[in-house]
Amino acid sequence: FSPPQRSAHHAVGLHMATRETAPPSWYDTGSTPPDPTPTAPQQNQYGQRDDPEWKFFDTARMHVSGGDGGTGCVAFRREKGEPRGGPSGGSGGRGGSIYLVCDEGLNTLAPIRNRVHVRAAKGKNGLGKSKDGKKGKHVLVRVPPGTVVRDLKTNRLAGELRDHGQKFLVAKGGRGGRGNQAFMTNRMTSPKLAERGEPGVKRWLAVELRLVADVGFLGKPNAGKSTLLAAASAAKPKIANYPFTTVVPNLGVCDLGEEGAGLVLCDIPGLIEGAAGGAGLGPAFLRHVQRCKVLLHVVDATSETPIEDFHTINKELQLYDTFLAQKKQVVVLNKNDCIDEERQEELMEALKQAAGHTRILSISAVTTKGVKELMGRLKKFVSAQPEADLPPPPEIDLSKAGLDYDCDDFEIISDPSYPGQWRVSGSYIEHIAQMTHWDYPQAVERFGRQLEALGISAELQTRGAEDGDLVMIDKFDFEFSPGLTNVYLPPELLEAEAARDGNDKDDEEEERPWRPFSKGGFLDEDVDEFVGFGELEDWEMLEDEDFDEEDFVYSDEEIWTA
Ligand SMILES: Nc1nc2c(ncn2[C@@H]2O[C@H](COP(=O)(O)OP(=O)(O)OP(=O)(O)O)[C@@H](O)[C@H]2O)c(=O)[nH]1
Ligand SMILES: [Mg+2]
Repeated sequence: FSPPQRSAHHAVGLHMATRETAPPSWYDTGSTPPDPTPTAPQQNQYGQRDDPEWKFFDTARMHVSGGDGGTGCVAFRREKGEPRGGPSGGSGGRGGSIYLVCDEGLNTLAPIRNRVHVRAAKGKNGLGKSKDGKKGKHVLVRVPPGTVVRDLKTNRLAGELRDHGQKFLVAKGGRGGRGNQAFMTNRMTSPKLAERGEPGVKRWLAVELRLVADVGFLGKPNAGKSTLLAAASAAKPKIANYPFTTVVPNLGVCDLGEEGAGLVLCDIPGLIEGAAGGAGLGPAFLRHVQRCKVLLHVVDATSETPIEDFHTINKELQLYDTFLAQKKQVVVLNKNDCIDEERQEELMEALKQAAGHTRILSISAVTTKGVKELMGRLKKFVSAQPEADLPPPPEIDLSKAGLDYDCDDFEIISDPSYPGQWRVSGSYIEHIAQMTHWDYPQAVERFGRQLEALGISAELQTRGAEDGDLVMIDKFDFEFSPGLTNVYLPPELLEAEAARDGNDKDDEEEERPWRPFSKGGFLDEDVDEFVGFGELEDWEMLEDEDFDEEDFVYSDEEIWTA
């Protein structure tokens, strides 16, 4: 894990997530659990030296849907004297997948927050003459280094993107359904079935960016820390004229011009005398500034005793944690709009004496006077600091992580008040049902065999299901036919099939009349049947070559001419 790069200039308010409970289970899934503190850091008396679970996160939610696969085609070669030659239905193209790609030019998740839904294109349907459908294009979503991805529903860790260019599959496109050509065997020489395309994976993702603040704010309550954060970034912390306004740390990314841009600022509750002993709100939050390279000490110029305040805070810091006390400080005299020149000069001089260095600026957070200059100088100062000597955060064991929890488990539910009705659920069997092309009797039979092979038929029988019971899988309903002795096929299907077969006998040489696919027609390139079927599917981009001005009217024109 390395801190995010600072080259993009996004203004963004961030919020913080804390984990106070035990580490998530993925930490202990490895055979050798990663040691969170490999360099055995010294701890202060509160054991708060560095708690890797207390971190700042920029978070976003995102819905990704991989493209569905195209549907396979049922077609037969037609040559002179051979009305129904071998099967020639091509397979559907696979749907496009969605990948996150690590881009070191980014440092926030703001672009994702602005675009919640990401969808990849479907694969096109297979065509006659053994033509496979076109594949859907993959979609890349850029995220900054340090981005951690979880499945929102299960909160399961999926992965982390660290290095520029890394690509991580988050929603796989569905595979294309096979055309009837693929079902040809020695025994079944003219298969009349095809598969529907596999649905693309659709899921909500929780995306987190682990942020390390560069600059931590310190100061007495009411000194104007939150006001300063608001002045320098797009964060909107609560600001009020009373102490302890801030009760949780606020994080912001500086968005002031070129100089300070990208600087990550952390505003914590104010400290008071006795803080190291637990007084006030501040001490619990001091750990949040552990990883900051620089502390910004905000002194309230309107206080009766500004210099004493300054000493008090530093004393508490020393008592709380010497490590924090050693951190480089920059001091600002805030609220200079409320004091006269003379007092300002006097205080600045006194602060220089007290601090023993000259990194002191006089500003007004309310009028933003001096804020831009402060941020510019802070950024230079921060980049001149060495990397903080802190234990690295725990490694995430990615070998145990994954978004896919494929298994062929199923569950059978029945309600005694509805005898003879069974619901079978399970991702795999639902998947199979979605890919079954119910228009074809042979496909229905195949589904029956799959139920058998998965042990679902047997289980239903054990549970007392009888011939003719209603079985529901996903959105599909069937009659139960145990042992496949009596596969239930709806009469309409058989009729349609018979009609197709009957037709074939008559139309030897002449053109078969066009029948839409849904009415039992076959896709056949010769008679342009695929037009309106395989082309211009929903969500497809319209390609230039498909654009014929004659066929289109602009919606705004229509309004005026109608
Ligand atoms: N006149 C003047 N008022 C300021 C300035 N900066 C902050 N204030 C006021 O001081 C009060 C406290 O500001 P906050 O930003 O909430 O102070 P804080 O340090 O975050 O306080 P806690 O969260 O309680 O620790 C508010 O009423 C601000 O409007 C300034 O530069 N000039
Ligand atoms: Mg505050």
